[in-house]
Order: sequence, then structure tokens, then C-alpha cells
Amino acid sequence: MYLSSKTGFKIPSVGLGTWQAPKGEVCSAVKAAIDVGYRHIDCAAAYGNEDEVGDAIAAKLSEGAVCREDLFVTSKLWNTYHRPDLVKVACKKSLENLKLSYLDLYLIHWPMAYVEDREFFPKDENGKFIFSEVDYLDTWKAMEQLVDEGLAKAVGVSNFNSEQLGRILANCRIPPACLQIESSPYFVNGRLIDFAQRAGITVVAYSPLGSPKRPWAKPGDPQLLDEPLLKAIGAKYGKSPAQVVLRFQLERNVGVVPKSVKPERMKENLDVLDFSLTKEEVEQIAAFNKDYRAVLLEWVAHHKYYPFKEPF
Ligand SMILES: NC(=O)C1=CN([C@@H]2O[C@H](COP(=O)(O)OP(=O)(O)OC[C@H]3O[C@@H](n4cnc5c(N)ncnc54)[C@H](OP(=O)(O)O)[C@@H]3O)[C@@H](O)[C@H]2O)C=CC1
Ligand SMILES: O=C1CO[C@H](CO)[C@@H](O)[C@@H]1O
Repeated sequence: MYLSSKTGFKIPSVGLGTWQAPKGEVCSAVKAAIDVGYRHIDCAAAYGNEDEVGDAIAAKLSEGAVCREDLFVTSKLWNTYHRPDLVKVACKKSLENLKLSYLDLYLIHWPMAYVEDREFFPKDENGKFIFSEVDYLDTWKAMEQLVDEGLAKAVGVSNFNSEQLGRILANCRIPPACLQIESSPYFVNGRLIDFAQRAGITVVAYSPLGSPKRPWAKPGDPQLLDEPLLKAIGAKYGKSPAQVVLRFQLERNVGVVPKSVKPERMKENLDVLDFSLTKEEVEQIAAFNKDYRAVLLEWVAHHKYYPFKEPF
């Protein structure tokens, strides 16, 4: 199943997340994902594993399991490459690692730029992040050129708030095709999703299962997949809590990129197209909202383009 927009942009509604898919495991995970039917892989330079993801894609293409046109591969421009002259460099590096000649979608990963020409997470001697002044609008103009040159079929943004998205929309030649943001029943993110969808932008939810293994998780943090109501709704349809929360997003016309390296779970997460939730169930699930972000990055909250200071 695809999500599509009036602009002609089409993306498979369920993709495989690859953040924290460890080196040594991610190649076989992506091969297994393609075998069980995934056609959308969500990657990023910052995940440090694009080379192995690329090995898996190359193997599946060369054995004829799938053809390039049937795959949808997303990557993301990291914060240290926002300077316009670095955008193409970064895109080409991701393409080289992924062993592809084009990306289906290239996203600006965050609106905040970090200092260039250092490591991905540049910090001073006190452990404070070192920022760059680059305006994401200038980065966007370089992203548009990637479409002109055929290196990306579509471009979009991730972790932008409504004000930042509006600023791009008011000043762009090519509007963002896609917005990738956090959304799960604990962080429904409804106002931003409505804003983007009304502007014709396709929305994809990251951390749709609540990102239980995020590196900064604390003991006692709420565990989305343990919620009794999700278990009860799932039981009615013979589905798991994970399938219920993924279906919740599809009911809102929002795509999902759940991460797993386990083939059984990958299958489970893809097997969400043969049932629907009622309007009442969608409302009950949305009522879980705690405005609880799994990905807050509070250590860079003083950046001038940190997106989460605005209400949405
Ligand atoms: N644009 C951005 O800034 C961001 C993008 N992302 C993207 O979104 C993807 C998904 O988000 P992520 O934060 O990884 O978290 P998810 O919400 O997808 O949760 C992934 C975790 O849930 C486990 N899991 C997967 N399937 C099931 C299941 N059916 N039942 C129980 N547990 C399950 C996985 O373990 P196991 O692997 O062992 O199965 C893993 O620990 C990322 O991998 C990345 O591609 C994520 C964060 C930020
Ligand atoms: O996609 C993501 C996952 O991890 C990164 C941090 O290590 C985040 O910055 C990012 O949003």
C-alpha cells in the first residue's frame, strides 16, 4: 500500500527503520526485510550503517529478488552538511554507501546545522555541541538542485516545526514532498500532521512503536506496547499492540518506519494492511497522548533552529 499526494509523490506506507540496526546485523536484516516484502527502507548517514544497508540492497538487486524501481530508499542529510556546497557531497556519499545512483527521497534530517568538516556530533572540550549558522532555507535550495540533477527523485524535511515548514513553503521552488516526524500514541503530533497534510505534504511517523530502545531511555519510562488497551484492541482483530499502533497511523494517512532486525517482527510490522480500526478506536488510541517525545535532543535545545520550542 502506498501513500500518495496530489503532487504525484508516492511512498510505500510501511518502511523499515534502520537506526540502531547494528553493523554486522543490518545487512542480513535488510535482506530479510526485502524477502518478507518491504519495499521502503529508511536510512540516514548519521546511522553509520548505510554501507551495509547498501550491500543488502545490491545483493537483492543482483539476485533479481526485486528491481530498483520497486524499491523506495530514503536517506537524510546530516546536520554537519547543511552548508549549500556540502549538500551534494553528502548526498553522493550516501549514494556511494547505498550503492545507488539515485535516492527516492532525501530529507534534511534536522533544521539545526552543526559546525562543518568535523565528526557528526562535534563538541567542544566541555562536551557542548558546536553549531553552525547555516540557514536551512539555503540548505533547501541546494536540496532542490539534487532533484534537478536526478540524484534524488524527491526531497523533504524531518523534525521541522510548522513555522519552519511554512517558511520553506513560502520560499521554495520545489515544495517538500514529505515530512518525517515523531508520532506514536504517546506523542500524537496531530496539529503538525494536519498542517503538513493540508499543504499537500506526505507525513511519515518515526519511532512509531515509541522507540523502546532509544539510547537515552530511563527505567520507569512509559512502555507503549505494554498498554492494556492496545492489547485489548489488538485481541479483537487478532493483532499485536505493535500492529495496532502502526495501523493507527495508517488510519490517519501517515506512513510508518518501524525498526526491527528480527524477521518475525518485520513480518508482523508489515502485516497491518488487512484490518482497520474504527473511528472510536482511533480516538481512544489518540487519547493516550502525553506529548511525550522519545526523541527530544534537549542537549541542543539552545540552537536557534531547535524545532521543539514551538507548540507544534
Ligand atoms: N528522522 C528522525 O530524526 C528519526 C528517524 N527515525 C527512523 O524511524 C525508525 C523507527 O524508530 P525507532 O526510534 O527506531 O523506534 P521504533 O518505534 O520503530 O521501535 C523500534 C524498537 O522496537 C522493537 N520492535 C520492533 N518491532 C517490534 C514488535 N513488533 N514488537 C515489539 N517490539 C518491536 C525493535 O527491536 P528489534 O530490532 O530487536 O526487533 C526496536 O528496539 C528508525 O529506525 C529510523 O529509521 C527514528 C528516530 C528519529
Ligand atoms: O534519526 C535520528 C536517530 O538518532 C539521532 C541521534 O543519534 C537523532 O539525531 C536522529 O533524529
